[in-house]
Amino acid sequence: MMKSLIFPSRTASILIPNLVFNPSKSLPSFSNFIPIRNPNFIPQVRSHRSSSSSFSYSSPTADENGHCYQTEGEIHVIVGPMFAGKTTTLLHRMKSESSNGRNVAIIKSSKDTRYGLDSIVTHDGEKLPCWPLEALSSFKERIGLEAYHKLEVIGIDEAQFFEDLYDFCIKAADHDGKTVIVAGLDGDYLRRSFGVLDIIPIAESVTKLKARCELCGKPAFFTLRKTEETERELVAGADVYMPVCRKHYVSGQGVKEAARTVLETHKVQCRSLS
Ligand SMILES: Nc1ncnc2c1ncn2[C@@H]1O[C@H](COP(=O)(O)OP(=O)(O)O)[C@@H](O)[C@H]1O
Ligand SMILES: Cc1cn([C@H]2C[C@H](O)[C@@H](COP(=O)(O)O)O2)c(=O)[nH]c1=O
Repeated sequence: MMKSLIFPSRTASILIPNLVFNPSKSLPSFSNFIPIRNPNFIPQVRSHRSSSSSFSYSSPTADENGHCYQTEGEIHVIVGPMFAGKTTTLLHRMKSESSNGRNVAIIKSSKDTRYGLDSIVTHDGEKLPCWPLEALSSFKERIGLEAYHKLEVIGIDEAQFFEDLYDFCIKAADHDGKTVIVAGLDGDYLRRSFGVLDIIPIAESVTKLKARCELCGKPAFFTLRKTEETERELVAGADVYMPVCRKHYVSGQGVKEAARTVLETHKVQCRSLS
């Protein structure tokens, strides 16, 4: 049974201090959603492994304020190009963790405004409520200390946009005993590291997903930007990006570069004529 999904409230239905629930219309697929009602709730000690994943967790420990937290955290990383199913995988893992009775919350970058701010949404339209944040460092304060201590699993989507990803993950897993599941792009449109790779040395598992090349249907590991914009961060979907295989990445970039050279030459010629 899904126990507790901690997420920001739209209608401010606060059931316990610092633990905000909104069991509202935004969770249509959660027929067995049960909010926490006991203000003294303490996460149970579990010794089993969840059936759908290899995540394990250990006994919680109480700090000097009586807060309970796990001693051993974990970090799991899901990477791949756009349209590879990163958000879908994260969403399914979070649902599964929640169904296994763990307290979960999802964070996404507030830079990604594509489908509204308060949900993570897959390219297929599946969604779950989330905390949209500019920086991960604000999470504890936003969710409240008590709720943070009760949290067992933290999902992070669009992780490439968080500059403090490494600091947050290492603290959450090493010190606070959280299981952190991180989904994001490993590479940008130029196939340069996009920040998520920084946390691989501190992760227990890394899953690289693939999409389908839009040009030939083969496995796609890269994201081609179809437009001429050159800034690294450019929030957009299929209008601007497509997943491609190596061959079509190289030819696609080649076409773009050739077009740019032609345009530049044309501009210079026009300027020298005027
Ligand atoms: N070229 C493609 N290859 C694979 N999936 C695609 C493609 N184009 C659209 N999709 C859809 O995108 C879904 C994955 O969406 P999502 O989980 O949001 O991916 P990501 O978070 O990696 O961008 C797939 O289930 C599929 O229906
Ligand atoms: C390649 C690339 C992507 N982005 C942006 C585009 C989207 O808003 C997100 C990725 O979303 P998804 O969930 O993986 O589909 O990142 C970018 O800003 N810069 C890039 O180079």
